[in-house]
Amino acid sequence: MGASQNRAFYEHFLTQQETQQLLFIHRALAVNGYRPHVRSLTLFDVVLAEPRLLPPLVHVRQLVLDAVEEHFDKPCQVFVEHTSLISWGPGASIGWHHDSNREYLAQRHFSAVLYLNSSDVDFSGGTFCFQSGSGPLRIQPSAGMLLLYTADASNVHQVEPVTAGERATLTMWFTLEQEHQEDKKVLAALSSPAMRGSGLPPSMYQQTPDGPDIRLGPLQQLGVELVSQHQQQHQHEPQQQQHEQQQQQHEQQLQEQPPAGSQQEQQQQAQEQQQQYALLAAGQSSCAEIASFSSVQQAALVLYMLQWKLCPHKHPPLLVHGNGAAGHTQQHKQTSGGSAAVPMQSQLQQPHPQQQQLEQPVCQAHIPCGCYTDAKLLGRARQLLQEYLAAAGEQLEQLLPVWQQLGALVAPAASEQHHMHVLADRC
Ligand SMILES: O=C(O)CCC(=O)C(=O)O
Ligand SMILES: [Fe+2]
Repeated sequence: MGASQNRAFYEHFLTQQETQQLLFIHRALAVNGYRPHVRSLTLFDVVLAEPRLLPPLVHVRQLVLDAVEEHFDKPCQVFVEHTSLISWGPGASIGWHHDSNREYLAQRHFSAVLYLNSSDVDFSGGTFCFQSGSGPLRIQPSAGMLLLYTADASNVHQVEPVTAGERATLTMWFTLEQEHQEDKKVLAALSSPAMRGSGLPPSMYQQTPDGPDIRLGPLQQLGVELVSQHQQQHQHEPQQQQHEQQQQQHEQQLQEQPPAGSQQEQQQQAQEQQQQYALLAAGQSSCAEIASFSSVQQAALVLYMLQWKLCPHKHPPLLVHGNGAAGHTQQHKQTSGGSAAVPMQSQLQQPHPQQQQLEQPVCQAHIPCGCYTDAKLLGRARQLLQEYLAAAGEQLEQLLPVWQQLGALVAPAASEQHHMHVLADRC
C-alpha cells in the first residue's frame, strides 16, 4: 500500500475473481453514460435491473468503505454517497479537477477508484495523474488496484484519454453527512411516484433507526433478517412475555446503576437500550432470537461477521474457543498462516467480576479471509469489538452465548473447519 495523509493506494485490493464479478455485472447491465464514450451502471441501476447481481457489488462496496474509514481515520463516520461501475472507451478523458468542485458536489469528502482492468493489457492510455509541484504523479491502472483520495482541492487530478480498448472502474464517493448517503437516495428514487409499482420491496433492504439500509439486503439471502424488538413482539406474541421480562430486567439494571449525567442523558440511554434489534434466522417456525443489540453499532459487528459469508472465497469467520491466554492465541496465529486472532479479553480494561468466574472459555474471533490484509482486518475487527464490548459493559456475561450462537450461524460445521484452515493457510 502506498499512502500519504490525503491519499492512498492499495495494489491488490481485490482478487481476480472479485474484479471479474464486477466486470461481469458492468458488461451485463451498463448503459451509455453521462459523457461521450462512457458506459456506466449505478447501484440504483443494479437494484432496479437485476438485484440478484447485487451481492458481489455490495460486498466490494463495503470493503472500500472500510478502507476509506480506516485510511482517513473516521471509524463508523463515513457514508457511501455514490457507487458506479464505469467504463471508458477510446476518446474518453477528464481534465484537471477535484471531486467536490461544484456546489452540488460539496457533500463529497472522499473518493475511491477501484480499477477493474489494466492499462497496456486491456486498454491503452487512461493514465490517472495527480497534480503535484514537481510535475504530475502518474498512476497506471491495474486490475484490483484501489486509489483513495480526499475530494477537496488538495487532490487535483486528471485522466488522460483512453486510446484503445475499454478502461473499467468501480468509482465511489463518500460523505460524512448522513443525509447524503446513497442508500436513502436509492430507496427514495425507487419509491417515487414516477417509478411503476410500489417501490423497492422491503425484503431488499432493512430498516434501522438510522433509516433504511440497502447494504443489509443481502442478509435475506443468508436466511437471516434483522428486526426491531418491537416488530418481533408483534410478530411473535408467544415470545412477548420473555421480552417483557428482559425489559423489566433492563429497567431494574438501569435503576441500580449509579446516576450518570443528567436525567435527560439517562432517559436517552434508556431509550437507546430499548431500541433493540434481534437477528432472526429466517424460515424457522419459531423465530430464534440470536442476539439483541442496543445500537446499530453493535448490530454492525454481527453484520460484519455475516458479510464474510458473502466473501467470494467462502471464508466465513471462525469463532474459536480458547482460554484467552496469549499462548493459545500465538499458537493459533502460527497454524493459520497470515490470519490473526483477536483476543477479546485483552480489549477489556477491567474484566467484569462475573467474567473472571466464568468456567467457560472466552470466545475469540478468528477471521481468516484473505480479502483483507491483516492490518485492515484487525483494525476494523478490533474497533468493532471494542465498541461492542464497551456497550455491552455490565451485560458482558450475555456476550458469550451471543457469540456462540453467532458462531453456529456463520461458522462452518465442525467437519468443514479443517478445510477452512487449509484455505486460510493459502491466503
Ligand atoms: O477513473 C479515474 O481514474 C478517475 C475518474 C475521475 O477523476 C472522476 O470521475 O472524477
Ligand atoms: Fe475525479
